Amino acid sequence: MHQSNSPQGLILASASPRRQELLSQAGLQFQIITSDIDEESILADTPRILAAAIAQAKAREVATLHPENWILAADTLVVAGDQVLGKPANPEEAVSMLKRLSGISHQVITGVALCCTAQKKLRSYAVTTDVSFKELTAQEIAWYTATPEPYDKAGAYAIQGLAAHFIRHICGSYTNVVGLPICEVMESLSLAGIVPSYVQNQNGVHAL
Ligand SMILES: Cc1cn([C@H]2C[C@H](O)[C@@H](COP(=O)(O)OP(=O)(O)OP(=O)(O)O)O2)c(=O)[nH]c1=O
Repeated sequence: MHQSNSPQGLILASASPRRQELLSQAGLQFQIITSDIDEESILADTPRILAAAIAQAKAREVATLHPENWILAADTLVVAGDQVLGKPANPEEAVSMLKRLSGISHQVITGVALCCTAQKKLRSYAVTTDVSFKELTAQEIAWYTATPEPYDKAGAYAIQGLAAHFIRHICGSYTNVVGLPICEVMESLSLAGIVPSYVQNQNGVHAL
């Protein structure tokens, strides 16, 4: 758990260990308070609008209990053609998602929301990365889906893990695929005035 000493500190509204790690690696201090929204109930015309709307719903839920804090939330979707791939519920679904991604290029969209109720501020947006998979053999898919890796990941793969075997090319932000576009998130935090001009404290981390 990453604790901030400031009462107006940053809260990451996410249970994703990847998001927690990315934000820590970016040098930020934050608390983690998870949201529990019904993602399926949110509808939108495009995957980018959907990702941003889900991120917004996650941030707003945590913001209701913590109106003084800045809340950061995100949602990652994998989009192949007109299909949005969520997290596979079982090995069969994981196999079918990987077959769908085999040999093609798809989009990973992460919606991000940053809000503070007390300051009446809410910003949300989506970042897209193109990811190209090589053609996968049945043996490769069987090997990968026998590992625990695909099961809590959108699209049934983790670029930061064993699925690196399969990825020929990416265009766009790598951290966006892992779950949080760090460059854009740092810009948003900076715009909100909550990362003070890249001033570091003696531990080399940003004081929030
Ligand atoms: C495509 C891809 C996704 N993922 C992960 C990031 C997210 O944790 C997950 C997408 O699910 P999300 O619903 O975006 O997030 P989550 O349920 O894990 O966490 P929370 O809603 O509490 O923030 O997939 C990877 O780790 N690597 C990848 O390469």
